[in-house]
Amino acid sequence: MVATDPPADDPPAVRLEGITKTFGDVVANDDVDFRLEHGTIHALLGENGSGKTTLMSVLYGLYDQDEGTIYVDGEPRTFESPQDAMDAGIGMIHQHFQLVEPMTVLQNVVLGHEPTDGGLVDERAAREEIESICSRYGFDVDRHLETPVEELDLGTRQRVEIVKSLYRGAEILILDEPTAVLTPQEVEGLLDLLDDLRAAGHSLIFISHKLDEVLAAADRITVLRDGEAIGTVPAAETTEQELAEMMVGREVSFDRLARTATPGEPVLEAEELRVTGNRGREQVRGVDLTVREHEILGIAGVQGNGQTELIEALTGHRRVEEGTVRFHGDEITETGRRWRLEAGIAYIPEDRHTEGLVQAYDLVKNALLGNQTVPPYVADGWIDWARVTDHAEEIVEEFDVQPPNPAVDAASLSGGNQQKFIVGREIGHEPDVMLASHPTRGVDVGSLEFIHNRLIELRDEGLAVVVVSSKLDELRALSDRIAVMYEGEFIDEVAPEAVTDAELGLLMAGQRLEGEPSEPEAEATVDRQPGGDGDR
Ligand SMILES: Nc1ncnc2c1ncn2[C@@H]1O[C@H](COP(=O)(O)OP(=O)(O)OP(=O)(O)O)[C@@H](O)[C@H]1O
Repeated sequence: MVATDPPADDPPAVRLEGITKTFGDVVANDDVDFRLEHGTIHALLGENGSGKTTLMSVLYGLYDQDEGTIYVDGEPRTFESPQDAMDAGIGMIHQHFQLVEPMTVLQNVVLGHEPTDGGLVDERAAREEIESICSRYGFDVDRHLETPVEELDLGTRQRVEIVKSLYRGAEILILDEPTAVLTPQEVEGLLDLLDDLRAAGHSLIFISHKLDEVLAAADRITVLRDGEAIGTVPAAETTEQELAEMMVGREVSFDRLARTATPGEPVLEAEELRVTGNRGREQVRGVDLTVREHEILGIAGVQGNGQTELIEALTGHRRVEEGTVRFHGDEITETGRRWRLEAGIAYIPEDRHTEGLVQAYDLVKNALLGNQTVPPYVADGWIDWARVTDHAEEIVEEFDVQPPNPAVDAASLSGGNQQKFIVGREIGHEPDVMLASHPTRGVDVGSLEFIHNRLIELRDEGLAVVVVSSKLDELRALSDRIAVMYEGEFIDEVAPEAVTDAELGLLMAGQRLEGEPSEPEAEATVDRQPGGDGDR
């Protein structure tokens, strides 16, 4: 369904006029005009650091604009806090969910807005209101009302966030890269949900780097470049190519490097690996894995099926309960993360906020992370800051990190630029194995292409690479073979060109493909056990 153009005299749900926002010398938003029409989905596109999150943060009252006016339903508004924006009917779903993990879904949804009856929280009224929101839009969140949020998968947490905004009366919803953390099946569910919300009259803005999704879901698309609004186009009248060119301001090629994989000796092996998750349940249930020189092993799976714990066990970030890990043939099961990093096992972590970067450190200090004991950055117990600074500068330049200034704090980088910095630093360790969890999460198409090409180049140079991703197109573009993980086990291994997305989706849901033997013989497969604990 595509929304029709509104009558000219109908004020839009939101109008931003001449918004400018600077951080020191950086002009994050430069005189931006933007209109969100009622009952439409509007996508915001742009390269990393182009100003999308800043613009939405201004609209949501998180930042005060230097110049410009916000109009909601034609009325000029001043938002000094998110509470003011919420009072005007605006809700924002952030990339990093803002839920209190040990509290239940019900408690989270009503937090700060608890209905009361004679001074006491009226749980029944709260429950009824949430159930009515859920039934109106087909949410399943009401099935989990008593469940602590920490037990939910990311897709469900996201729906809880949306219900929370609707409970607070949001008519306008801003979603910051809502599909970045979702599996393909969950993405479809979310896009359907956005459709339903639009049909019910809500107006939605979503930020995304995925051009196909933007074209499928949005009515209109506004492109930002270097803080300026470059243009707004109807989704029905544009193409991925045109959008990419608007974003970067030049022609874009979607070519990929040719495949040249000829796998060599095994570099990293795991045998009968068993690993326990955060909540004490077994998350990896007897995995055998081999990754060789000159190859990229992709790991597909719905989030929460043990991929995170598997990678953490291989990098030494999580203890192995049973089984062995070997590196170049030698057992390393009991070694710690520092030993492994120095030995040549590099890691691009899933969560750049907690594991990848120290937000309050500048990029020079962040470039040292993992190199604290490694020559040439450290000699005779002293850190050679000049070398570390050079290293930070090299990362920033090679990976096009914006702003290109190693003296800035990690916290002042946009999400995608933080990711590029981590990838650059980890590749800089010159490892033998690269274990990459969601390596392009949050990065724009140009940088995604660059990171993919770098990983393929590393593979061609002889590295063994493991990539965990929820994006099937990423796994297809990179992997020489794809192992599918389900409930803690590798249930199958496939060649990327031999399966369709639908077949991969079925495997990820634990269903075997027709015509397959019941016990797969792939080396990445072991005994199956029923049941999973859903632990993350
Ligand atoms: N708190 C801050 N302090 C200093 N600079 C900032 C801050 N927040 C953002 N910036 C800068 O403002 C610019 C725009 O950043 P913003 O996060 O809005 O980009 P984005 O388009 O959302 O990027 P991404 O796609 O990577 O998330 C960037 O140059 C960024 O480094």
